[in-house]
Amino acid sequence: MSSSFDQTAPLRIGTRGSPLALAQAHETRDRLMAAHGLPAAAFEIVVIKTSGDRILDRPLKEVGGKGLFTREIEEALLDGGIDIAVHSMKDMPTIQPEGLVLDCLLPREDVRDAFVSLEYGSIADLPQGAVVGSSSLRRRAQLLHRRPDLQLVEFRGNVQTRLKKLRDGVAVATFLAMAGLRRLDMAGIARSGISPDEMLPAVAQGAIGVERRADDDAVAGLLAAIGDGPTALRIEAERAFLARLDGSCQTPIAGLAELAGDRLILRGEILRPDGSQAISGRREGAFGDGPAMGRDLAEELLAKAGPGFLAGH
Ligand SMILES: NCc1[nH]cc(CCC(=O)O)c1CC(=O)O
Repeated sequence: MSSSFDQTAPLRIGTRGSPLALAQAHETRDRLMAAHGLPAAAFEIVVIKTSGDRILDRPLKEVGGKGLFTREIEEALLDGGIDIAVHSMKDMPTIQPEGLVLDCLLPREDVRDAFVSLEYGSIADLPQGAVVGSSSLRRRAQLLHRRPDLQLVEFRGNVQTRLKKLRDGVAVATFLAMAGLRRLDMAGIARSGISPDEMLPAVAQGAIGVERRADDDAVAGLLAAIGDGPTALRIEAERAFLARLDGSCQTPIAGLAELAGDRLILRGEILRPDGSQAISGRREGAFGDGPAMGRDLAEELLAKAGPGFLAGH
């Protein structure tokens, strides 16, 4: 057994410093405290600035891949500067660096996207040609697929910044993950939750993952008590789907796995960024079939799409 956690020093929880990241780190700490009867003093929350946090002026898709928000945190984990790292699974690459494991999933929050607007109640209420703010390739493509008349503008920043942009009239509506709003105790700003039938969420939306060193058996034992089995099955299927699509920031991809009785149901969708085409599919299987279902569904969509679709040609 190899561990830097010896129960005499606090367990160091690495996280980004955004309000949502901090809420997720606190949720992880609270669950560990409850599961093991530990006091808050047994934990230390260590805020780590990532390259993604430094880049605020450009759309993320111009800057580069998903690792932007995780690289520095994973380096700290490998270096032993922290003992666990808490992440939004939606932002995580499908492959972890050698020596790290990301298999502890907390019980999933609401998976839906939230429709946020000061004037309108839902997408259907938006007038012809309305301006909507979103920097998410997936949300932009899904919206344009359904409503080609709408205009999209880039929208980044935290919830307060986005609300100010709505008040300033930069756009009349925007989208946020319902999970993030709930974790920030701000679900009240959502005018409606958008059904996954209408807007299939991002792979792993609403899921928090806790990463650790592969050889840290003491930490693995601690985390085993807070991992949620059903969430892990769902995320495994969704991320297998994403991995097979080689999901890059350039490709709008949506995927959602749900459990119904003893069945695992996976839905997936890929779109052209301008919304001119959407290809979707569904797989159903036993709980253990998630990874195979994810790969199969991705292959089906790729075959339907034909060469060039994912490259945007
Ligand atoms: N890409 C940013 C990001 N990563 C995770 C969340 C929200 C929480 C979640 O989806 O789990 C968000 C913001 C958003 O999409 O509104």
